[in-house]
Amino acid sequence: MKRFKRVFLIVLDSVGIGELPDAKDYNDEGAHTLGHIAERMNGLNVPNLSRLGLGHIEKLEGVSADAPPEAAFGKMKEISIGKDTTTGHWEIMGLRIETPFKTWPNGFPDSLIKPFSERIGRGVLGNKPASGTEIIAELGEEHMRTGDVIVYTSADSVFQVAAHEEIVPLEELYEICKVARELTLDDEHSVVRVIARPFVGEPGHFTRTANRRDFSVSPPGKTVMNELQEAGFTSIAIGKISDIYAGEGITEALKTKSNMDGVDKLLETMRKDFTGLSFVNLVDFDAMYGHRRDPIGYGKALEEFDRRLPEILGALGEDDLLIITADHGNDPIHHGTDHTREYVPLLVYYIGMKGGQPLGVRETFADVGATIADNFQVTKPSIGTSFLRQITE
Ligand SMILES: O=P(O)(O)O[C@H]1O[C@H](CO)[C@@H](O)[C@H]1O
Ligand SMILES: [Mn+2]
Ligand SMILES: [Mn+2]
Repeated sequence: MKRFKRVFLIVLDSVGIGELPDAKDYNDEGAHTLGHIAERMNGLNVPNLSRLGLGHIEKLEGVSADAPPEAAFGKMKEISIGKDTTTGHWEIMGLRIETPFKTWPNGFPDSLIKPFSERIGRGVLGNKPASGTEIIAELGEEHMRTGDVIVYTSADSVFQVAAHEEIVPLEELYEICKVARELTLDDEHSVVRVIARPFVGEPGHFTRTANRRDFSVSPPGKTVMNELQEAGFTSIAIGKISDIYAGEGITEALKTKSNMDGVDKLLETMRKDFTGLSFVNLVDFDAMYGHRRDPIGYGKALEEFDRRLPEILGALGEDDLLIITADHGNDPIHHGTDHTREYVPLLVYYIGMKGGQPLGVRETFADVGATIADNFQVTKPSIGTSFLRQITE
């Protein structure tokens, strides 16, 4: 069986491909991120994803399925409970999350906000679930006047702190987040991620900056990345990946400013000689378009990614494997502004591949992690089935 020297894994953050059988439990019946975007775009212009086989996974407007797919293709179910980034990524690397992370639909209790405020020496505004852009529009001016920080949450297990970069210097904001991180490690007040959300601009025209930083709890067990690292392989994290796994199982982390910067950084790693994994998350799909319920912006971002795909494919060497998938859905025409419980697409490609193998409906995202573990012959996760043999024989 062929084995690969380098695996390049791309997570298109929130690019779901249709409701999961249990979508109803998440109030997500009918969600279809890619399908609805393709409809709103009157056809998605993604010739390179089409070439690989996107249209063979699911019929999508404008995405041709006439030619035989060049990549192995399929879609994957999430078996964990949840539809957040952390759950999705942890499952990809072999963990099954069965106890849902704590969420805070009514904001955080005084027993958390009081000590937080005392320790940071600033007041707290907001303290409710909100969209990040809306809450800075609502409270940004007051924040600038008082110096109080804006705290908000969402349907995810997150404690987000927004502050103007000229009112709260970035380093202070990160320190504030570290205080929040410390105070939210116990069961009573637990959150998975504390997120720094700096912004700039004048009232009425605030914009968030790329200085966002996530402070995640560590995964509850070993991931495939830990196994790779322990076995001496390289494990490169690009974009949010390092934050999502709290630095676990990562030998090198590269920060990114945007999807296109993420692609640039991925290409940089493709020019290096290493043995192991290079794993990138492209978060703009989710943060800039999915949560903002902007199907046209989302569609254009997909087309922009598609235009970079030939560079990625062109940079693949003889012993490289490319895997493209996602971590959950975020249907921009669905109600609310949160993620949606969906299948994620799976495209797997290498040079000289016979092509076209249908990988079917995979029972868990962890099939990706199991395949990577299988490839590098490290301990396989307790969930997930490798598709390495299927694509190489
Ligand atoms: O509305 P914004 O601030 O983008 O927040 C979104 O980003 C958070 C973290 O990914 C999610 O919890 C969601 O609420
Ligand atoms: Mn995500
Ligand atoms: Mn999100």
